[in-house]
Amino acid sequence: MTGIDRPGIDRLWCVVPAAGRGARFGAERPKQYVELDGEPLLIWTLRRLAATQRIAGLMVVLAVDDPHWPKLESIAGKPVLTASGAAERSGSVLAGLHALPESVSEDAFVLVHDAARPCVLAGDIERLIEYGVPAGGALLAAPLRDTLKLGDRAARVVATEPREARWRALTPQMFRRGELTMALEQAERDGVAVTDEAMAMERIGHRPLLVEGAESNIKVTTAADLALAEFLLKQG
Ligand SMILES: Nc1ccn([C@@H]2O[C@H](COP(=O)(O)OP(=O)(O)OP(=O)(O)O)[C@@H](O)[C@H]2O)c(=O)n1
Ligand SMILES: C[C@](O)(CO)[C@H](O)COP(=O)(O)O
Repeated sequence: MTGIDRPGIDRLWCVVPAAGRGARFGAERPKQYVELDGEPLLIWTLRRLAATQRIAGLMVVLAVDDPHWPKLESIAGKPVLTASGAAERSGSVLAGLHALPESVSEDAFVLVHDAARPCVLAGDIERLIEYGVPAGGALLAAPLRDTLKLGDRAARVVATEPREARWRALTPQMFRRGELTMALEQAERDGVAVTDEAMAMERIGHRPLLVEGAESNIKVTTAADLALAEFLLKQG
């Protein structure tokens, strides 16, 4: 029996922030609705998540008046709910946390996963839950593989930085619903822009566990990333 098969670890809801504009991608519609092999990017992401046994349901956070959302109520037998997002990703995540069903207690762990990461592996999500629950919260992350340079405004190297112990934050990230809500609200009150859930938790004294995830869990940010995502999705 593996850790994740242990009774007592419930299935988790996943908040999927999908309210961004995709400015860096530069398409005529938000990048989560750009088609990849005939289906919007967002649908690929939701399918991957829904296929993960430990995921109970999906809370998709959409831009206000999103005209593209296909009004799904379920996917692969998992309920799909929606909420309206905010100007920043952190505000969209917060809106999703507030809109979760009442059955998701404050103590329950929830996942947060970018709509823009369609290639996440079910196995990585399972490991995140397996190691993250006993650790009190965790995120998928990839250790830095390249040599790291500090540059100046003219793109001249100022220094070569140590790469040991440096990780790139991925998603999903997993924390207790109540704690994460509190952490994101605190960051908002303090006027601090947090770029991921872990950063909000770190600010209130948590030390989230880094769980190594696949490098293939890319975030589709620019148009060039889309072809890579398509290739990776075809690998299964
Ligand atoms: N106000 C926002 C901004 C972002 N996101 C979501 O957060 C994820 C990661 O954000 P990013 O890749 O930066 O997406 P965009 O904000 O859309 O991209 P850009 O910064 O290029 O506009 C995406 O799934 C995006 O839809 C969101 O829900 N609400
Ligand atoms: C949460 C995230 O995907 C971790 O890498 C990332 O920070 C979100 O992207 P953004 O460009 O900062 O919105």
